[in-house]
Amino acid sequence: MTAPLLSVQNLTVDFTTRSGMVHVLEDVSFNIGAGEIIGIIGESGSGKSVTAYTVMGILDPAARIRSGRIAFEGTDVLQMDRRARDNWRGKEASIIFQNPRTALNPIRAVGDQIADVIARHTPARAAEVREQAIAALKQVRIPDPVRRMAAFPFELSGGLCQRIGIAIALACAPKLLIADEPTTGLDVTTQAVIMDLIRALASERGMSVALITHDLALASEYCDRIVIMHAGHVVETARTTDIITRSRHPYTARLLRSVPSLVDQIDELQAIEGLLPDLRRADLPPCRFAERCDRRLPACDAGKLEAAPAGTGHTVACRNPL
Ligand SMILES: Nc1ncnc2c1ncn2[C@@H]1O[C@H](COP(=O)(O)OP(=O)(O)OP(=O)(O)O)[C@@H](O)[C@H]1O
Repeated sequence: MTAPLLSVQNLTVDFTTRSGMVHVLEDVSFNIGAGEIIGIIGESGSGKSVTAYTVMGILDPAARIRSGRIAFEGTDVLQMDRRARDNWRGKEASIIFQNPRTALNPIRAVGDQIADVIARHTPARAAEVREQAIAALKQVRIPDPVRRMAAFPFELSGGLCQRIGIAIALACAPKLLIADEPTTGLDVTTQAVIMDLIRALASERGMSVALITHDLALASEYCDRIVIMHAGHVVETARTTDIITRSRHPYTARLLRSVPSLVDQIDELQAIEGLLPDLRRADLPPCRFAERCDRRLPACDAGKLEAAPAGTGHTVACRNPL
């Protein structure tokens, strides 16, 4: 088996807040292979964005990385000095954000925003930088790219702004793209256009993608593998077909039952009951899903919970799996 492009191992992250310590991520582990598209799925508050920001090195200053390793092509990015990490970000790994309009600088022409990234990471001269920025706009299929170079974000639709976000992220041909809810807030047709574009660019460049979303239906359409997160834990990881057809974790099964396009009959559709536990609690149980789970056993509360193999490329962190 070839080494993964990105390997996140036992990542534990807390936040210090005025109301106490928030235990956001605990022992989060997953891999992304070269050219692979993975989905990181979970309800709001499950720690998807904090995971992404930790990988990118853009965490809020209130965060503390307690332990873990993030290896990119074998090098632990958490051990890089600030300059090396700044060079790595944007060149080797990039991120696009949920709200393209707020992610862009509102008072700078979009062409200049793309050019800034190219100038930061390559030795190209000004004229070459402009040519590369136009090429980046063409690559994300922006009509009339030379004219669009001078446009400001407010002059563009949400879909076009997200394409600009993708052009900025991909300007230096990174090996990894993290797409954090890239289609939230866009209409359904534009969502499909953006996701098709990300998939096509990933395939053209052999680029890996981590798609962060709460939308399991979207992930099942675009991802090779899926990582399910609940309250800062990775609870199940498997190939997409295995998640959809033979999920083992009760939380994954609940997520599947809450997606209209993934249930056979409409009367099987169910909302996910209960709330995520308060992550400020000092007595968080080993399984953070236990208090919402109808398969809970006394063993669920005993000792640290580890992910166990559940088939080829399939792991589950549950003492009473399906
Ligand atoms: N700066 C911060 N200070 C304190 N807690 C934080 C901070 N940022 C995030 N958190 C907490 O971390 C937890 C995970 O948040 P995160 O944004 O990663 O969730 P998410 O799964 O990405 O949700 P969403 O889909 O809503 O973006 C939440 O409980 C959140 O309140």
